[in-house]
Amino acid sequence: MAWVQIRLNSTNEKAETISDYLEEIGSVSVTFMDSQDTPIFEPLPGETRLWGNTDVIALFDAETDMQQIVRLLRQEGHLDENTAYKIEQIEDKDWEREWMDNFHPMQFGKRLWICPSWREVPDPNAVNVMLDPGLAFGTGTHPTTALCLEWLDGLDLAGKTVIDFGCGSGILAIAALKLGAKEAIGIDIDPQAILASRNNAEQNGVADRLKLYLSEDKPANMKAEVVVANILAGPLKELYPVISELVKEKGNLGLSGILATQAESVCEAYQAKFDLDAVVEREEWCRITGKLK
Ligand SMILES: C[S@@+](CC[C@H](N)C(=O)[O-])C[C@H]1O[C@@H](n2cnc3c(N)ncnc32)[C@H](O)[C@@H]1O
Repeated sequence: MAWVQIRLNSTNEKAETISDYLEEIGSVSVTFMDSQDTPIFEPLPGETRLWGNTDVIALFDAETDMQQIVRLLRQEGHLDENTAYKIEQIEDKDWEREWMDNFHPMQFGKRLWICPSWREVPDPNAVNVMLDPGLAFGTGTHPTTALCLEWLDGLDLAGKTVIDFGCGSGILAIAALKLGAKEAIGIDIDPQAILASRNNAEQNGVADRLKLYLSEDKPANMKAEVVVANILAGPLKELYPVISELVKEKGNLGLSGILATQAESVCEAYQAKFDLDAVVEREEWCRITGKLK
């Protein structure tokens, strides 16, 4: 079967609404790509998106009158004269394969690789985390996840407990376990994240060393030598009393999900209790790390 595709440039705030509307008017599949043409796998219901510009790509049956689709998008205010869009005829393809072809093994730091489960690992002697992008955030394609993975790779985790606050797919907790941590604890507000983390941990053979909690069920007085939290700057500041209490004496803290422009305000919130390292930036994002004083 042949298809026709419309690709339009949008913003993180509008992408979801446009996607809903495209499905309403007959699109059989809507996907998002970021500015690097990397598929965005991680949307969570109601979550603020962490990326900047988003391209919305909608697939329609080849018989669809695409000029009518453009008219409807304009009528609804989803397309104006400043919005770039492109319509393309697409030959029959294995869509799933095409999507899978876009997700490649990625290296973080010296030892760590994140590999889609359907690909061969590039280095069997490396620390390989096998991951299938699911509904929960965290494949390593986002700069904030990458910054946290690189930080974990650089730590000596042997025998340590690691808390992954806002675990999403569980990628950071699982990477920590594979990098030598004794145990990891994943916490998230989203039940989907708990499920995804459990599945991914099982796939990586570390489920017996990963405890998972919904935020509301998190035990009191939990502490770890290493705490990593890749959520947004706002919640990181609000959660300062909670997150800082999770870190054991002289323990390490890694924070991301922070725009570079927000680094100063997050540092201000944490510097009373932590000796902070230099902020590391990647694209418009950054990572803040430090040690409990
Ligand atoms: C940006 S994702 C990070 C996922 C993964 N740790 C990574 O680095 O790719 C943020 C995650 O934090 C969770 N989250 C957001 N606010 C939270 C909160 N207040 N408490 C716990 N989890 C939260 C979201 O549900 C989401 O799964």
